[in-house]
Amino acid sequence: MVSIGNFDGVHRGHQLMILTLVLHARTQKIPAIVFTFDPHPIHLLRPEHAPPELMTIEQRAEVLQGLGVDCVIAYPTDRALLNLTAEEFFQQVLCDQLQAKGMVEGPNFYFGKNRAGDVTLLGQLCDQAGMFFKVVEPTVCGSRMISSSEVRKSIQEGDIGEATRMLGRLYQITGTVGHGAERGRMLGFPTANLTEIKTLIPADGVYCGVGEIAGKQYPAAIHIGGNPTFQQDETKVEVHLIGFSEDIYGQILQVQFLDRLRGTQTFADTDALKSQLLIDVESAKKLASQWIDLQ
Ligand SMILES: Cc1cc2nc3c(=O)[nH]c(=O)nc-3n(C[C@H](O)[C@H](O)[C@H](O)COP(=O)(O)O)c2cc1C
Ligand SMILES: Nc1ncnc2c1ncn2[C@@H]1O[C@H](COP(=O)(O)OP(=O)(O)O)[C@@H](O)[C@H]1O
Repeated sequence: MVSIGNFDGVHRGHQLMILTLVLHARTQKIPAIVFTFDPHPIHLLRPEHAPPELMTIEQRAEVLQGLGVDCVIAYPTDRALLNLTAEEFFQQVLCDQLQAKGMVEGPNFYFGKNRAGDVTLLGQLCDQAGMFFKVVEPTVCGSRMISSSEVRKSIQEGDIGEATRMLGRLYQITGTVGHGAERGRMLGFPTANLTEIKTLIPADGVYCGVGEIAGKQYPAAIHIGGNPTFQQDETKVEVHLIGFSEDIYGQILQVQFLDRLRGTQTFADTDALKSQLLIDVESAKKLASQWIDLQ
């Protein structure tokens, strides 16, 4: 049983589709297979329009497997694949290579050259080939239809609550701890500066969340943006881990976002910034400790 798609974020709409895929695969005693593209075809067709992703391919595969998927195929997208007509794609990839017995898709699935194939055509092709076919209805969140682009929009607006509701889990980013101005420690709040972040960075501002390093979780106060108080414009992602005091330069740090507390401000002096940081850290500690205790 096969589902094809990008599955960026593996949001609640994707999750319903995957659970349907797994259910039908188990019923028919065949493997549940996700066929995804790496990179997303947009990187070849219109790279200037490629949005930052919500997840790396590795993270996507891990979450999909957690939902019961037996095999995730990350197809190294190339021109030859993108040039196949919808009928050729169906025959060559689904029938010949994957030997699919059935398909589960969402209503907005398009395939083949110029996205010419839709679910109506896919249904006909499956019928002709004697294959099972199911379209899963989209999932809504309030009045919004859940999609990867809606999740991206919420994160870019700093609306972490809405993103969490659509994802069905906390949004997270991962990076390597790099060097900064070594000012954080002078303020009494050392901040690990995340570099090499491969996924979408939320809107500028101050957040509370959970930092995970070497498999251990800590409440975290996170600042995304410049340091206008010190006349520095360059955007940084800075993570203060609460109740932690180790040198972690060069290590991998993962951050999950719980809520946005405020926007970045320009403070009159260092003392004013420090007073606000105390308040931020207290709020972050309260919220994130509760979250960690619930896990
Ligand atoms: C929770 C938190 C909130 C912050 N808010 C602001 C802010 O509103 N304005 C600002 O100029 N800097 C803010 N900062 C950034 C500090 O100025 C920054 O951490 C400090 O300059 C240390 O930089 P460094 O890591 O390069 O040493 C904040 C940092 C944290 C941890
Ligand atoms: N509680 C903590 N949260 C984050 N980093 C910490 C913490 N305690 C110690 N560190 C270490 O201190 C560094 C951050 O200190 P900071 O003075 O802000 O330096 P930099 O400007 O180089 O980031 C981190 O990279 C990490 O190695």
